[in-house]
Amino acid sequence: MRVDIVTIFPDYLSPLELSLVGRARARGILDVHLHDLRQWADDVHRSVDDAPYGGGPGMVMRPQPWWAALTEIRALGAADGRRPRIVVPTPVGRPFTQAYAADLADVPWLVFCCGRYEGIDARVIDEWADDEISIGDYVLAGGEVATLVILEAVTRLLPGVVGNAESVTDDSFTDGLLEAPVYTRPAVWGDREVPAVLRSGDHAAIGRWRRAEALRRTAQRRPDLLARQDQAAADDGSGGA
Ligand SMILES: Nc1cc(-c2ccc3ccn(Cc4ccc(CN5CCCCC5)cc4)c3c2)n[nH]1
Repeated sequence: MRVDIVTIFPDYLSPLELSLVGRARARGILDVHLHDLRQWADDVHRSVDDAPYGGGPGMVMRPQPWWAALTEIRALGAADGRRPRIVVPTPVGRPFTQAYAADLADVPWLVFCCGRYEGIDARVIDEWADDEISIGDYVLAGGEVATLVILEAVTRLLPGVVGNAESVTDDSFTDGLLEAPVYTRPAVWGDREVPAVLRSGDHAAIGRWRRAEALRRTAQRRPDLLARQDQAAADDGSGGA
């Protein structure tokens, strides 16, 4: 997978050299290219923002640098007929979910546009954005952190990135429920003991316990996910969750 990221703060993306994404890059699974938007700004001051039409707080990112940047980046794939899927993180986007991550993990070339200020001129979004994605109902200061979040969730789904493939298939949210609690040694820590069933070796009982815990936890913390489960079950005629 090739990933291009356009930002006025390239250093904000340095975590992509570390850990899971860093290893995926070192192994050639991911090919990441950072671009400083300012290199495309057409004025001597390299300005990327201007006052919003209609008034309002803050500044808006000008269309010219984005248009030039995206035109040049898109042209990189023209020779072999490849077109990038252009992703714009934004508070007003579609919610990012595990299913969305799985969808993006199948895309060979992603381009992330990291906005700042109060956002990017709408004409750029209208013309270029294939996906406008929100990572949650809160307002960040720009798109860089959202890009890191999206890229981490997508990268861990790429074949060969996570050692134990099973740990990404039975993720939370993959079966629609939150995961059961996890434990490791020692069996007793202070006055807390690992649930005996997990040390019983009875895999059927362990499976039942984990399912029960996942249902209990989901009902407690995310009843909305249960409602979705029940609706899905109703739709395909099987019993409830
Ligand atoms: N999930 C999520 C993604 C982001 C995100 C992503 C990208 C950018 C680019 C800039 N910001 C900061 C920002 C954006 C919007 C406003 C609202 N403002 C109100 C008045 C009229 C104009 C718009 C305020 C500040 C970003 C924020 N935050 N949260």
